[in-house]
Amino acid sequence: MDCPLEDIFRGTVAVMGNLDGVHRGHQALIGEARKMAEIMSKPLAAITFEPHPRYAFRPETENFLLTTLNKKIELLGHQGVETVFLLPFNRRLSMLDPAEFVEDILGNILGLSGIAVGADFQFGRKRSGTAQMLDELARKAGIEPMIVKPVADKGAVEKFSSTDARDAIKEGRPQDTARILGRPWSVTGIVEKGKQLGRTLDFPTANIRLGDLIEPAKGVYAVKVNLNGETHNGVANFGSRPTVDGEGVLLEVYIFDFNGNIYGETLEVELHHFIRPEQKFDGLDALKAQISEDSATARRLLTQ
Ligand SMILES: Cc1cc2nc3c(=O)[nH]c(=O)nc-3n(C[C@H](O)[C@H](O)[C@H](O)COP(=O)(O)O)c2cc1C
Ligand SMILES: Nc1ncnc2c1ncn2[C@@H]1O[C@H](COP(=O)(O)OP(=O)(O)O)[C@@H](O)[C@H]1O
Repeated sequence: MDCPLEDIFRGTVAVMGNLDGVHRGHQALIGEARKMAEIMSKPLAAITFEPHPRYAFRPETENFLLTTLNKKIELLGHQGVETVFLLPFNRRLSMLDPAEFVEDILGNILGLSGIAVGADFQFGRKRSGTAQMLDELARKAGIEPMIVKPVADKGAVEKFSSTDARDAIKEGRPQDTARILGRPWSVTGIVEKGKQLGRTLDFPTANIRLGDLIEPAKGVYAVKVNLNGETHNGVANFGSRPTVDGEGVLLEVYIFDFNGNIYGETLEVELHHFIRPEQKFDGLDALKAQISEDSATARRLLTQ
């Protein structure tokens, strides 16, 4: 579509929220916004906040993010979002009152044509702005509002929620997380060098760090690995490797039927099934025997 540069940024229909995880509830919301954008013949945008407001208010809080910013932007792109407006969530933004936020930011600066939010969206100083207020304020500012009710799984009462997806990750229930997200939860990272012990166990493991992401339950998972556009099956341990006195926590992946030097490469690891909790073994032989068994279990689970 050929249009003046300004029109790419002004006049969009935007979905607004933290959108962490871009889960099935968010996807439904974006779907509604997409329909509105189509009807109005406007580009679809997303407005999100960085850092996540929860980090801004309580910087000491433990990591809880389901998606990094990069992953969120990639997933929004898959949903048809053409432009992402990233609002710096700083003191100034958090102190705006709801009317200022809608008039100045959504109206004057972004020049939105439409705005879609979930019914539980709160905004502005002390979260005093509700979806209902947004509806009224947006109309006044000449922006078409849409408040979308939360959606639930077929037959379920509970709506899709980031909190439930996080609890499932922390408790080692990756399939429950995947049901909420509509895809397996994954971690993307650059392969780092470790103690180079893995190869001596005959199980070389590519190591990646979680960064700001939420920590899954410590233990062993059947995983799928995306590397340079190819998908491989594998088995991974997330934890502190007590058997070898590991330092800090790492996600370590043994990729099946693969041999290659991938230090420095980007790896995406999808958690599919939880196999067992991490343990401290009496020596490397016992650990090696267990990894061998874990690999067989993972192969079976991934080909079912
Ligand atoms: C499938 C799998 C399961 C593992 N389970 C455990 C475990 O239960 N306890 C543990 O201390 N380390 C476990 N490890 C981690 C190993 O200790 C680690 O891969 C090995 O020390 C190699 O470390 P390196 O990558 O620093 O060379 C596991 C690794 C894999 C691949
Ligand atoms: N099948 C495989 N799965 C994972 N990594 C592999 C595999 N084959 C070779 N490698 C390479 O071996 C490295 C891991 O070997 P390892 O001895 O565990 O060393 P490190 O402690 O540095 O992770 C990986 O980063 C990768 O470059």
